Amino acid sequence: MTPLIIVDDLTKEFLHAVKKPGLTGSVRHLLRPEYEKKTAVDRISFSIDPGESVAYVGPNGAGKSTTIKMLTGILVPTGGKILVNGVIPYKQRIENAKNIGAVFGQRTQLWWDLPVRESLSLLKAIYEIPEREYKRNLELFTDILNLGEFLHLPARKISLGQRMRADLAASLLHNPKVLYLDEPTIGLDVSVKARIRQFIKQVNQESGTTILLTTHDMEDIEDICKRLLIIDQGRVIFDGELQAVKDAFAQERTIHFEVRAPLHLAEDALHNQFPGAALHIQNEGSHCSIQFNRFHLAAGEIIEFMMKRSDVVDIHIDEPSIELVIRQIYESNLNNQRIIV
Ligand SMILES: Nc1ncnc2c1ncn2[C@@H]1O[C@H](COP(=O)(O)OP(=O)(O)OP(=O)(O)O)[C@@H](O)[C@H]1O
Repeated sequence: MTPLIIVDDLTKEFLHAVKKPGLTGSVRHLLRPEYEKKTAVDRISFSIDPGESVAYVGPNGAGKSTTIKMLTGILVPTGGKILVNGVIPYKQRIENAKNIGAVFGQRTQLWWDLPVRESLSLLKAIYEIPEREYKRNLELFTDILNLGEFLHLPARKISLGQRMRADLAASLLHNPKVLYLDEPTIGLDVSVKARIRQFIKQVNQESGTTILLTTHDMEDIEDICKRLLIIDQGRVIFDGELQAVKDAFAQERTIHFEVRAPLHLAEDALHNQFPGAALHIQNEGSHCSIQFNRFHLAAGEIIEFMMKRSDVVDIHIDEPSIELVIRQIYESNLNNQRIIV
């Protein structure tokens, strides 16, 4: 399969003015300005196939937004290559715009004083969307995203959650191949977040739209993405499938049992049953938690062991959170090496 997005040795440097404090500093800067170079994106390479859903994450200032801006054609790279659907974004901006949709949580592409419906119809004209396609998409998005209640209102009068839903519709009206999302659920309440995530997943699965998502919200990643790309200090430090990442970095699982009568399960009995497996037991009244390494032992074996010894009322298995996984990856990146799983 030919990748839809190819990023090769991509670099972006910014020049920062360096000015000493006070009036003397200002005058000196006027006469002989000095600049310092800041490498925001540092020779990163990755490729994304059509239909993938990729989380692009990293700590504040890692270079995520700068990358997205280069992919959308807003910024010109200092070095390296980008191809999106065979187009160089910053050189062929109009061609690129036809292939992509973008939603920035902090900004809107809607016209502030126009009713949302008018903004959408302006986008129809800009993207030259055929009438039938426009009508079909508008009806579909109105239905799924519940736009009907505010289509007649100007963008400045709608809530943040309504604005995000309208922005999502606006970014997808022309059926782009790629959707870039930069913090699409920032500041939204739980129910709007859920609706937006569900919609993005649907767009990815049913229309095959490729998703590149930047977020600090771990639930966005868990819900929407299958692949994780982590950058730190402008460099890709991790690239892998979400499940493979969890397997590599979070091998511990915990099973919680609720039993009818208080249980005093001796750690020794478990260790004898499963010699060599790293196990940790915590007993508290009628609750018992057993932590184990899923590569040493299957959850079923522990459950069977417990069922034979006690009257189990309820069982719950803790999955490792993606937040924990990402924290571990940041911590293991001490030498700024790319981690491959
Ligand atoms: N226009 C600019 N001029 C100068 N420096 C910039 C500019 N834009 C970004 N930077 C710098 O580049 C680095 C990367 O910034 P970027 O916004 O890409 O990070 P980010 O990963 O998106 O961070 P966040 O999660 O906080 O949004 C930062 O050190 C930032 O200060």
